[in-house]
Parts: sequence; structure tokens; C-alpha cells
Amino acid sequence: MKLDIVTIFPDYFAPLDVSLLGKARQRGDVDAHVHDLRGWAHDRHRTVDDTPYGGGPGMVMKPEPWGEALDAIVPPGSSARLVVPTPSGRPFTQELAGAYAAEPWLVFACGRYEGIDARVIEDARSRMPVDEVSIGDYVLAGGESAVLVMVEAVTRLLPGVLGNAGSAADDSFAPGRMEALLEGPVYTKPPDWRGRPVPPVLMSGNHGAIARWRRDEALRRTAAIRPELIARNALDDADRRTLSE
Ligand SMILES: N#Cc1c(N)n[nH]c1-c1ccc2c(Cl)cn(Cc3cccnc3)c2c1
Repeated sequence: MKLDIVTIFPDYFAPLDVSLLGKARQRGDVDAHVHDLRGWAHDRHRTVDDTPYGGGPGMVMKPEPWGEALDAIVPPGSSARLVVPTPSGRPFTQELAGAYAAEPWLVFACGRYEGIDARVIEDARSRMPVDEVSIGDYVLAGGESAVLVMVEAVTRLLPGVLGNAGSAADDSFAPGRMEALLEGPVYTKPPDWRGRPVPPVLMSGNHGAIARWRRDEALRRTAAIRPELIARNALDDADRRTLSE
């Protein structure tokens, strides 16, 4: 996968060089590049913002630097999808992360201030698919944190990145039977810690009993914390018995 990120804070993306994503980059599984938008701002002060037409608080990101940046990064006719974080975007979900993981090339536009001049998105839509996406119902100061979240959620789904292909498939919101159950508790050594034992079933070696216990814990946790997700799952009689306890 090819990733391009445009931002006025390139240092925000130093985390892309660590952990699993860093290894994926070193292996060449992910070809990621971070671009400083100010490289396409040509005045002495590298200005990227100006006052909003119609008045109002704050500043708006000028269209010219963005237009030149996207022209330079995405040549006409190439196959990039532009993803623009915005508080008013469609929700970023595990399903969307899965769709993005199948894309050959994602370009992320990180805005700041009160947002990017709307004509930038309009112009980009004339030559590439554009998604305006929000990572949640809270307010950030810009798009960088959202892009870090989306890049992590997407690249961990790429083959070989996790190093354990099965774990992405077992995610709380991965497609499949447990597609919307919250993760249950996990344990590791020691078997007893501060007088707190690991649930014996997990050391029984009975894989059927372990799977049932894990699903029951996921059902109980989901019913307690996100009851609205229960209906999104295909429940069997054993599940319904657990939830009725
Ligand atoms: N994704 C997402 C997301 C989220 N979930 N919260 N905030 C954002 C987000 C994304 C992009 C920008 C850009 Cl560009 C500027 N701001 C600051 C701002 C704050 C309030 C109103 N207008 C602009 C952004 C906030």
C-alpha cells in the first residue's frame, strides 16, 4: 500500500517509523511519505491560511497550496483515494478501515484552523475519489491525530503487518460471527498475581470450553457497555442463555 500524508506538522507522524508499521515500511509492505504543505506556499512567510469569507472566528486553509500539493502528489490519471478528516465527516468504522486496506493508494489531507477551503475538495473530486471522514463525536484541533488513528487501523489489516494474521480477524469489529462484540478480558503469566488467579478454564486445555467462555465474556461485556451492538450479532441458543443469566 502507498500512503501519502499532507500536513503543516510533519513531525506529528514520527510514530509511523515505530512498532509494526515501522517494520512494514522497512519491509516495503507500506510505502508511506509525509509532505509539508508549506512546501507549496511560495510567499516569504509560507502562508497557508487566511481569514474566512463571510466573517467568523479563526482562519481557513488557503486553496492554492493544497491544490499545488495534490497536483504534485497525485498526477492526473493515477489511482489515489483522498481521505480528508473533518468533524463533519462520515464515521470512520472498522468496515471503512477494511475497505481502505484494499486500496492501493491513500492520500490523507490533514487540515488545521477552521478547516480547508471547500473548493480544494471540490477540485479533488473532479479527478479522484474523495472521502470526508470523522473518527468520532469529539472535537480535535486538526486532522493529524485522526490520520494517525486511521493509518493504524488500516495498516494493521494488511497481510503480514500484525505478524499474526489471525488476530486482526478476531478483532471486536472484524467481519464475521463476532463482528460487533467487545473484546473480553485477556490474561498471561503468572497464574496467580496478588492473590488473583487466572480463570481456570483458560488453563484447562479444553479449546471448546475456552472458546465458549471467551464468547460469553464478550457477550456479557457488550451487553453491559454497548447493548446496542448485541443486535448486530448472529446469536445462537447458548448466547441467548448467557445473556439471560
Ligand atoms: N476526523 C476528525 C475530527 C474529529 N473527530 N474531531 N475534530 C476533527 C477534525 C478534523 C479535521 C480538522 C481541521 Cl481541517 C480543522 N479542525 C479543527 C476544527 C474543530 C472544530 C470545528 N472545525 C474545525 C479539525 C478537526
